[in-house]
Amino acid sequence: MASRSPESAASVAETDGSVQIRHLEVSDREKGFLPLLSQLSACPELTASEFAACFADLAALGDDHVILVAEDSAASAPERRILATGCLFVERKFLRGGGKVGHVEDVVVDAAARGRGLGLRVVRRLVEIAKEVGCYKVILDCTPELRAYYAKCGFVEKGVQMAIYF
Ligand SMILES: CC(=O)SCCNC(=O)CCNC(=O)[C@H](O)C(C)(C)COP(=O)(O)OP(=O)(O)OC[C@H]1O[C@@H](n2cnc3c(N)ncnc32)[C@H](O)[C@@H]1OP(=O)(O)O
Repeated sequence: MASRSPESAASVAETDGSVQIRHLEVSDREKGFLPLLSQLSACPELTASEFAACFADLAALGDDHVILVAEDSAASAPERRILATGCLFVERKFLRGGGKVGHVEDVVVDAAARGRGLGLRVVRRLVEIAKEVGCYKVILDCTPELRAYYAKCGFVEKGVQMAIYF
């Protein structure tokens, strides 16, 4: 399973108050990571081995695929839960001399922990990482209701989102 070097641009964890923002770990399956994601979209449970296989596939992408989580680090170890998450996918291009574009995806804060600034912290950290790894821009898709939230995170509206779902 791939691991990140301490020098990795995307390796820095930060703790502010009772919540630590850090990289997803394979043990986060036991801390409610999948039920948290299911507050965003369909996310059926995975067995521990299915989760580990998926984790390994994504970890192999290194700094090109970063999943951050916010953990309630003030709780005693067995009680710790994942309160928020967000993902940065780095797309590599021929354009702009081999440029990189960051895509922010799968941002969700547990319903009971919303309104405490966690969403802002996770997205701002993802944006910092995008800059650190050399992206020339970072983009995301969201519903019109989330315009104000992402504006608070520093994003400006640009273009039109289009999709084909399978
Ligand atoms: C690219 C994607 O993944 S899009 C999918 C986004 N995720 C979802 O829609 C899942 C359901 N929603 C959530 O998980 C959360 O409500 C989130 C992620 C949208 C916001 O997380 P929170 O932790 O509650 O937001 P946070 O407390 O950091 O708010 C930051 C600022 O944005 C504002 N804000 C938060 N949510 C909203 C909203 N829905 N509409 C308008 N403003 C908002 C807050 O008022 C706050 O402003 P302030 O600093 O002036 O007080």
